[in-house]
Amino acid sequence: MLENLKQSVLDANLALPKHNLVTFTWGNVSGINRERNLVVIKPSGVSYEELSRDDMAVVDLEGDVVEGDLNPSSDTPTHIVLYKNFKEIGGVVHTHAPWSTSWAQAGKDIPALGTTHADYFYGGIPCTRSMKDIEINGSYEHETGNVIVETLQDINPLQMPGVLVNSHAPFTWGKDPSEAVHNAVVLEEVAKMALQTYQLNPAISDIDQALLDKHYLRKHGSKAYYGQKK
Ligand SMILES: O=C(CO)[C@@H](O)[C@H](O)COP(=O)(O)O
Repeated sequence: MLENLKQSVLDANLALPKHNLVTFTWGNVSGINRERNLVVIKPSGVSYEELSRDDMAVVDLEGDVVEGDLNPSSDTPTHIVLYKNFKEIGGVVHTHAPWSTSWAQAGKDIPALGTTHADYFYGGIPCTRSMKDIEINGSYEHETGNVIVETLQDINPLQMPGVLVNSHAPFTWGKDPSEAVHNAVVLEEVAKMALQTYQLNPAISDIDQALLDKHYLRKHGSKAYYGQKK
């Protein structure tokens, strides 16, 4: 069942270590079949070197396993909340990539300081509010997705395909697992560039809105896939 989606989710997961976005078993990638409302996701705690297509877990939108012998990722509830709320996405990535995770741990948005950022993210990449008021028992995983959705309540998720979870790490998404990984790589790069830019010039301002518009809309404005800003 869902062999093609399992293959694309496996390929996307294997791209994470290739791009130095994960260490050990950190992170995970999922994809969704919208016709069947089924999510294919990396199994929990399995090293990327050992991962195979048949290891993939298949869950429904309630999080119940419908296929696979291994437990789904511990972040599955977060992935599901994003699929339920961001109807046009087809892939979700979670990493602990060091530069973007540093901004998440600092509780700071990644500012749009240049055109590299502007080509992919239509503004500063938001960090969620602190999660400390959320009980740290089983509901934490379920609440993470809700806090992400709350953070993007006035932002089009197709124009902001990523977020920093406060004290935790980034999540990104896209039309499919491969694009979600692409956005995770870009997020990590612009996180690194932003911190280094501030080290070189602490007084630097965010990119002008006109330049942000030009670069973002030039790459995305013509695509039917990218909706209008809310
Ligand atoms: O964010 C976390 C842990 O803080 C997770 O992303 C782990 O890093 C990977 O968990 P599994 O997907 O293996 O359950």
